[in-house]
Amino acid sequence: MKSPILDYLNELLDTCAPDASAKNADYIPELARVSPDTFAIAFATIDGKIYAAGDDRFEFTIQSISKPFIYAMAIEQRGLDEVMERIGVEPSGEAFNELSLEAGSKRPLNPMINAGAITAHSLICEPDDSKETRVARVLEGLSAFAGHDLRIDTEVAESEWSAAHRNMAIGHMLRSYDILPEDPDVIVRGYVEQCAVVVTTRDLAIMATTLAGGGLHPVTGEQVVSQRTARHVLSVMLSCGMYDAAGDWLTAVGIPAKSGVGGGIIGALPGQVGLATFSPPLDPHGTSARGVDVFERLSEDMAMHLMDVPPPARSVVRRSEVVELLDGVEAHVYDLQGDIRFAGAERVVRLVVDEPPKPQIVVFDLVDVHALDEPAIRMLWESVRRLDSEGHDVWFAGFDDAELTRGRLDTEGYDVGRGVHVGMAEDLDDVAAQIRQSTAGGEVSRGTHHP
Ligand SMILES: NC(=O)CC[C@H](N)C(=O)O
Repeated sequence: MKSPILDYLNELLDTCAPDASAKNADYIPELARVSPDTFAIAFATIDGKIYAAGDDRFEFTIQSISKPFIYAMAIEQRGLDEVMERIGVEPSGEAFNELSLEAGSKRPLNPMINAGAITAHSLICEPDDSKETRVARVLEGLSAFAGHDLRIDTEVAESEWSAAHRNMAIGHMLRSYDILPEDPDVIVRGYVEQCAVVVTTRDLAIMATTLAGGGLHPVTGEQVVSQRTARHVLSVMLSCGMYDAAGDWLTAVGIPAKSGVGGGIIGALPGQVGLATFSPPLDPHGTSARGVDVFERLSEDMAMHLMDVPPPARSVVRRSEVVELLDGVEAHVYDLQGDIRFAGAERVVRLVVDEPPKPQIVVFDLVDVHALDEPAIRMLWESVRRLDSEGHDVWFAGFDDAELTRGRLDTEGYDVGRGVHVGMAEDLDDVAAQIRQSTAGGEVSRGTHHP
């Protein structure tokens, strides 16, 4: 059966018409030669499924879409503090190739404009590394995001280099303020090669998904950059990725994104999907005109705008009541459900505080909880600690089944609970069975788990 999602993508290709006023970039002569009718859409889910339509295997140069990835590499290598000394995170409201620096600090305003991107490029290698070493490093890094070996289109690189006056001016400006300690010619040359890395729309979708998934590659399973780094990069893409159209993009589309003058655009929706489009004719901001159209429609049709308020979820607390676990043995059961984050955990904490349980035994039934993030676990443990100190016997039913903070935290690794006795059971029946057994064996009915 053909997926309805593919039909939808094909429909987008049909309905997003070319914009007659948009033209291929021509300041890099080779880019003017790419067929303006080439058009593709692709997206990949964080579990690695790719949907693509149109010319999705057509190869083109990545251009500025390389910037967030190289910036991520710089942060991983140097640490955020060192990178922040050289590159700011403020939207510039200016064109991508503006010769500008932040007043006072004299840093480039952000890593998405050329001044910041050239600086980020310098940070992924040592100051005296050769151009060859830099290019190898760029290819290694971008290939890890793509999940296979990428290459450089040397004709496009030569073509840009032959007319790279503006970027050279930016390089020398950076050198004069010691933002670049290196020879600016070598750095700008390396940056030009970085922009000429060849990708397809499918590659870009996968690369975007790696950022959307917190740095975890959806296909290779490699943690390419840390979750923290991915979050930082996505934030900068959201505020600065679209240069002087960042505000329009943020309000109309609301997806962290980056465009390139080759005609590509990526969007990364945290925790959901990575998206990519390709169509070479550009709008006045240097962004693919048809690509913007596609993203606006996608965001609207699929409610992908980050500021869309999700529909109200069912209450986290399914029931809170006293049940008879065994003959004559009562327990207060908090039956919880769904994905619990801060606001959901607050409901649980509030309930425990406002209506303190009366029976000695208290059970948090987590069988229907799919995920608890770290703050939610911390808040839950804190309630448990207080109940414990007030003399309650606290049990967790189904704790191990809940996918804790997306599987990255386990009870053993969690130390807020240390010193607190919590009974661990599979479900409510198991709590009852364990209590029956320990009473029969003459032991205390108190839980035995000691995290
Ligand atoms: N916005 C872009 O894609 C610009 C990249 C291009 N290589 C340049 O530096 O001019």
